[in-house]
Order: sequence, then C-alpha cells, then structure tokens
Amino acid sequence: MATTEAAIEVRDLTMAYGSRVIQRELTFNINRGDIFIIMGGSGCGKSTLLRHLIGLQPPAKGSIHFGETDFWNLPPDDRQRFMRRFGVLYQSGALWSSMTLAENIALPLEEYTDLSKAEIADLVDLKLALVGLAGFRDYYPSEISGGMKKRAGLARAMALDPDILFFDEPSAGLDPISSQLLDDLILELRDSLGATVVVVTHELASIFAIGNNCVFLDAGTKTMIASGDPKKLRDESEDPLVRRFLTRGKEEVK
Ligand SMILES: Nc1ncnc2c1ncn2[C@@H]1O[C@H](COP(=O)(O)OP(=O)(O)OP(=O)(O)O)[C@@H](O)[C@H]1O
Repeated sequence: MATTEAAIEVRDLTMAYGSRVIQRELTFNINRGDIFIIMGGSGCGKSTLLRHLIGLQPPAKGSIHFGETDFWNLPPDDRQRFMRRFGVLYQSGALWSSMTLAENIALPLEEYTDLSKAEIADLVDLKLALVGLAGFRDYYPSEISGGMKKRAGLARAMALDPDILFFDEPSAGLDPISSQLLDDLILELRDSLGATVVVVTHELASIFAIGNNCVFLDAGTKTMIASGDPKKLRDESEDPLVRRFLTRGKEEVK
C-alpha cells in the first residue's frame, strides 16, 4: 500500500509529439510489487506513456525516476544499459517467426551475457517452464496458439531477469480463457519473482483481477483524472468518467 517504497516516480510529466501535447503534468508513483494499470479511453496516450517509461520516447517536460535514478537525465549509453532491467511484452508477442521458441528466448541472453551455450540452454528451459511451455522449445511461433505465443513472448521478456515487466495490451486478440490464464501467470510471476508489473489494458476483467494500482488518463482534459486501486475507484470515484469506464456504462452517470 502507500507505505511501500516507490519503484517508479513520475513527476510533472508532459508528453508531446512535436508541438502536439498528448498529456500534461502526470504525477504518480508505481510501488515495488505493484501490478500497475495504465488505463483510459482510446487515444488518450496509454501507449505513449509506456514508451516514456521504457526509454523509447523522452518527456517534453518532467521526470521519471527509477529508485534514485533520474532515467531521462542519464547519458544515452547508461540509459541503454539501465533498460536491460526492463522486460517488455509487446501486443503481438513480437517473436521472430523464423526462429524456434528456444532460439527466440536465447537471443537476449546471447546478446547481453557471457553465458555458455549450455548455460543459455538451461536458462531457456527454465523460462519456458516458468510460463508453462516446457516441452515446446523446438516449436516455431506459427505452430502454437495465440495465448502460447504471448507466454513465449513473456518468457523472452524475462530472459534477463528484469526488475520491472511492462505489458502492452497483453490480452489483445486472446479469447477470455487464454486471457485469464495470462492474468493468472502475471500474478504468479509477480508473487514468485517479486517483480513490479506495469500493464496497458482496457480489459475490465484483467484490470480487476490483477491490478492493485493505476493511473487513469483522460483525452479530453489531456491529463490524469484518477489514480489508485481500480476497485476503489470503481466503487468510490467522484468522477463520472472514471466510474463509467470502470463499470462499462452499467452505472448511470449522475
Ligand atoms: N508517432 C506518433 N506521432 C504523432 N502522433 C502520435 C504518434 N503516436 C501516437 N500519436 C497520437 O498520440 C495520441 C495518443 O496515442 P496512444 O497510442 O498513446 O494512445 P492510446 O491511449 O494507447 O490509444 P489506444 O487505446 O487506441 O491504443 C493519439 O492521438 C495518437 O494519434
């Protein structure tokens, strides 16, 4: 809860493409061990915020701290190195189709570590087992289901033992059962690895199943209009937009 140490501190963040401001003055904390949801309507800037957090787009104004580190003030090389602590799962899973699952997961280990081939093979098997894909090391992405692809992407995102896992719309394109399995896996990994998890999603079932903290971005006002525990916001938020989003219009807006 509020007493936990912040893993990420976002302060006065303004995000823009050229002169076009997308969101301004975002200020919130993501605590260690949170499953933190970035939510809001279409086009409000969720993916843009994620890009700022993972080092792909610099702030127009404001700062992002990871612990004591002022991320966007690091020299570019240091920032690149710092980014190895992040595991990112993109919407598509982003696996190389010409490589087996094992080869996909080995890739970051070959690039960023000095481990031997045998050590890498062991780690790959461990990561595949963690996501419930033991025995699938020699399969190609085209030979497995959408849910399995996401899990393989997750195994790859975890290859370098990240402190923070980022997910962009993890349930996109999944049926409800696969989506729920992925949610269960995210919870399990957070608990067993003690990772901090940041998720862009508008799947209500996921938001309530896994999220304990969130920020709600509004495209109209171009700023955050709520933050905190999504269940609490659903039940107690004074803001009709937030309540309507979190009840999917089932509740009348007063
Ligand atoms: N590379 C870009 N250049 C200029 N404008 C962009 C760029 N990427 C996104 N935008 C604009 O920024 C705004 C926010 O986009 P973003 O993709 O972050 O929203 P989102 O909340 O993730 O949307 P969705 O839920 O529809 O995926 C949109 O108006 C979009 O058109």
